[in-house]
Amino acid sequence: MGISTLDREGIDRDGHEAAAVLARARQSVNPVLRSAVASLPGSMRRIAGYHFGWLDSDGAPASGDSGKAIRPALVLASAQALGGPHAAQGAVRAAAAVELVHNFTLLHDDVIDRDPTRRHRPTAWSVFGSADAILAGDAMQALALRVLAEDDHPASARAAARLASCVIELCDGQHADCDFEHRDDVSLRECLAMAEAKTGALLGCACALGALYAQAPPEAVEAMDAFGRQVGLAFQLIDDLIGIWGDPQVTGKPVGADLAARKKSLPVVAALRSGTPAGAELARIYGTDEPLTAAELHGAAESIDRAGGRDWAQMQACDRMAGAIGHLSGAIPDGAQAGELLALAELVTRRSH
Ligand SMILES: CC(C)=CCC/C(C)=C/CC/C(C)=C/COP(=O)(O)OP(=O)(O)O
Repeated sequence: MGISTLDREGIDRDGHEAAAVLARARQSVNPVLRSAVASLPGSMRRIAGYHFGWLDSDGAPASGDSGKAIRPALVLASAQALGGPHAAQGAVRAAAAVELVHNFTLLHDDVIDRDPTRRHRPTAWSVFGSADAILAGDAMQALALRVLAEDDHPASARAAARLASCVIELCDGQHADCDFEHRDDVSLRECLAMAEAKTGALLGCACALGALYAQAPPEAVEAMDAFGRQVGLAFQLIDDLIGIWGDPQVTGKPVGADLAARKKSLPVVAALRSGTPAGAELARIYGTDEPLTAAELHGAAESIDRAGGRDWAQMQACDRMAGAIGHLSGAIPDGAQAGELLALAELVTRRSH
């Protein structure tokens, strides 16, 4: 199924279970997120509240899009699969910590990329300024570690160490992403490694934290990390496709922003490396210095498609998902326990936003 055939929620008719899993995760972590953000000084509380959609730009209560909650859902579903409902209930603070880290990276990423829109509204930096958006992101990262430090679960210290290592990997991935903008020799291998570090690491960490909170053996924790990383790579591949061909009404972001910034996303690098005339045309468009016109952006997207970058990314996402399921069956031999995780993984490849 192509990503364009989904409904507004990004859920196809088989995706109801994933929608319910996400909704439950949101409901579980929201009180922890809200109380963590409420503890911030006013200046940062306002920006974090705006970023989460709880406040409008004047600080009045709002009910905006807070995000899909995929990562906290992965924490809770992993804990549930390996340790049952009690383990999932005990992992709520870990799930909130992962969501705080995710949102810290979004705040910083928007500043770095100068993106004007996220979740259907102006980005925090464009409303409050870059310095305050960076500081609010820093505060959110600290909140994540405090939420874990204040948790009296026996796994919380190991979870905090793992999350801290993950943040370092995210920074390395983001560095590579920025660096690639200035290079024209980026290989597909490098690009996949960048995507695994920038995106896969946090989904892997989410699953590993769920396993830690379920007191699972070390091999199962690592298998869950590997599962989440592969799901994360598929997630990034689909994200790159949505960034080029998605519907801005659904994504809440302007379409073509990555192309306008000449980002070396996965379908772009696949096209540039294809050795086809369309790939050469894309290289010509990317090689110009001037801002790209709407016609050039359209031409770049067509070149990626003709050079095979779109099909390659879709096939890679399917391959990564198959790899993910292999890791999952290593960690959770009883398939009946893995239903929620499989539903979430499936949603990742079928989503439209
Ligand atoms: C250190 C640093 C700045 C790292 C940057 C890492 C980064 C922003 C990677 C991109 C990951 C990604 C596709 C986010 C969208 O998630 P989503 O679609 O789940 O977002 P949602 O919460 O809005 O649903």
